Amino acid sequence: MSELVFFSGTMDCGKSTLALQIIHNRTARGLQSVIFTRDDRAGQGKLSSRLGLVTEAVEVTDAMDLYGHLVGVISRGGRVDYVVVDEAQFLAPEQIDQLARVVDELTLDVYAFGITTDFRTRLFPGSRRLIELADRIEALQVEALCWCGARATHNARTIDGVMVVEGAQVVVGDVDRAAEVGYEVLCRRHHRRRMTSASAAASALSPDVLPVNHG
Ligand SMILES: Nc1ncnc2c1ncn2[C@@H]1O[C@H](COP(=O)(O)OP(=O)(O)O)[C@@H](O)[C@H]1O
Ligand SMILES: Cc1cn([C@H]2C[C@H](O)[C@@H](COP(=O)(O)O)O2)c(=O)[nH]c1=O
Repeated sequence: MSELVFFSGTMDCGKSTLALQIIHNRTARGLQSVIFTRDDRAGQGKLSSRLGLVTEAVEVTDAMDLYGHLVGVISRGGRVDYVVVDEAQFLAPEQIDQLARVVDELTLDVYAFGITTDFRTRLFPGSRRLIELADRIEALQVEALCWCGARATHNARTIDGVMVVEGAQVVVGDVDRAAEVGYEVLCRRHHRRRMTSASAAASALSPDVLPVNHG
């Protein structure tokens, strides 16, 4: 039975790496995929991992009908054994419905990879629809860690190194505190307290109690 599987997690937890491994293992057995992505950091039409691997992909646009695209490929004589979607959080809910139709009517497995929540801890619309429709939701085995050592469950956005909780939902970027707009993965406790590794280090340096001058 074909499945719609949502591999979800925070940023930087290995989703794209796993997508590339799934593609590699199936390619080695002669299976062919259509790979969709949207707004990968490496550029249009790319699926890239921080481990340095990258593969070509079909860039999803607002107007694209993913079911129609696959029917087009197959009707032109193309072979499709399964479908991979990276950065699935950026897809419209209607496009997730199209992926469910691909599973049910074209009987293809669809493996979707994406982050569930944005920097404000709110679900992305595409991820919400995946949670609603997926046959299975899988957490990545290698968890990303907060600076405190706890499992990272949330994504923080920083602007000029300072954590923010307001702004546009979509800003393509990396886990890079040096960038103007960067991201950092945190546990819920430290996301709630807006405590990034930089602000934790700064508060560790400033004494809680000011020295008393007896002089
Ligand atoms: N230099 C490195 N050596 C080993 N592993 C690395 C290195 N750089 C990144 N990684 C691994 O790659 C993961 C990020 O993979 P990636 O597929 O890009 O994440 P995601 O798609 O979830 O954002 C990190 O969690 C880490 O496990
Ligand atoms: C939290 C958050 C992230 N993004 C962007 C930043 C990256 O371009 C992608 C996530 O990619 P990854 O491969 O999972 O690291 O999403 C965003 O636009 N808005 C956010 O709130």
